[in-house]
Amino acid sequence: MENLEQAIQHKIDFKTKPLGSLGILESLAKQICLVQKTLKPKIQKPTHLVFAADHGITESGVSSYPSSVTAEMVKNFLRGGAAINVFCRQHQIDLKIIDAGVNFDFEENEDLINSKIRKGTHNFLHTPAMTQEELEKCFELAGKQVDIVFQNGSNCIGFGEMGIGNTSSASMLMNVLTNFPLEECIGKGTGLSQEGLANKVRILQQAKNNHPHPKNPMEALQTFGGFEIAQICGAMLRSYQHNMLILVDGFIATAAFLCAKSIEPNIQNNAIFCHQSDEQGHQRMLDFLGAKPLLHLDMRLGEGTGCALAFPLIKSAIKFFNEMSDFESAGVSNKD
Ligand SMILES: Cc1cc2ncn([C@H]3O[C@H](COP(=O)(O)O)[C@@H](O)[C@H]3O)c2cc1C
Ligand SMILES: O=C(O)c1cccnc1
Repeated sequence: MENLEQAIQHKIDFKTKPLGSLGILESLAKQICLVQKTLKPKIQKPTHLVFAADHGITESGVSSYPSSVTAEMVKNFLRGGAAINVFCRQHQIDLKIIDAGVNFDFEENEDLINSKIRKGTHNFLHTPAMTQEELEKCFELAGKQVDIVFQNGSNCIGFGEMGIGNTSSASMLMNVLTNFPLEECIGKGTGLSQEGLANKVRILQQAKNNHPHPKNPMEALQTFGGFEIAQICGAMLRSYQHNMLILVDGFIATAAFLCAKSIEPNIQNNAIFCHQSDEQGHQRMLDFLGAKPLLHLDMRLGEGTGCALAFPLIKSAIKFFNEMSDFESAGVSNKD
């Protein structure tokens, strides 16, 4: 491995450019080469999975939008009209929508994968969001979807989510897994007013009082949900088993990643952090992971939009590594 790492660094350093001048593209190229154990990195069949589910905690008024928006947005995804559809089309990323637990009976649709656990989690203010069996089912179903993507020849997978109320779950998970004070883990989500945010903090504090000590990250995931976050966590773990590149975006997907990392610490070798969300807490979460995201666009949308937007940069990192000349072959003088 040390020899490969040296060979990669050598190849980067002898390209026709001042040493280190491609900045983060250089470390990205190196990371991809190390994951793929090669001096000829490539991306094959990039795929993006959006997991959707509803959340019982929305009963307690923690989001500025009604939970019916989750199902409405799934229909929008299927018609191709959401932000993630547009950006995936733009960058030729294969997009798949997965119903992990939406509170709606969708008609059969070949573009909608049915991984429904139940029509939304329980309200974790009172009751754990899901049972242990349901959590296990989340991992099993999501793992199967990743197996299919891998068997279709993909080596690069991005993750997005849709689920009104899911910033609340993500905040609770962040609090348990990082130990940052709960209030610092809670943000405005889809755009709460100051008053709405104060209510969200109050509700989540009560939830914490009701479930003070999850024994481990899996119990935290079971307690605070949701089905899409648990499925993303399971899907990330399976992607790592297949040695795929894992694109991580946004507050909610990064919370799922925190859970995955607590089970498999080495998963971070394969993770590319795509965008830092404007949601309060995301920066701290990324700092906690020691992660440096590629983009800072002040977005706070989710759906994995940051993965699709960062994708051209990932391709550029591979392109310069594979295609740029070195000093010798180009007849350019290197510094003494
Ligand atoms: C129209 C619409 C499209 C979205 N796409 C993603 N989200 C994002 O917002 C939700 C989380 O925020 P909160 O916890 O405040 O409900 C998630 O569904 C997330 O994916 C959306 C939200 C809305 C309203
Ligand atoms: O960062 C995110 O993923 C996010 C933030 C706010 C609302 N929905 C998603």
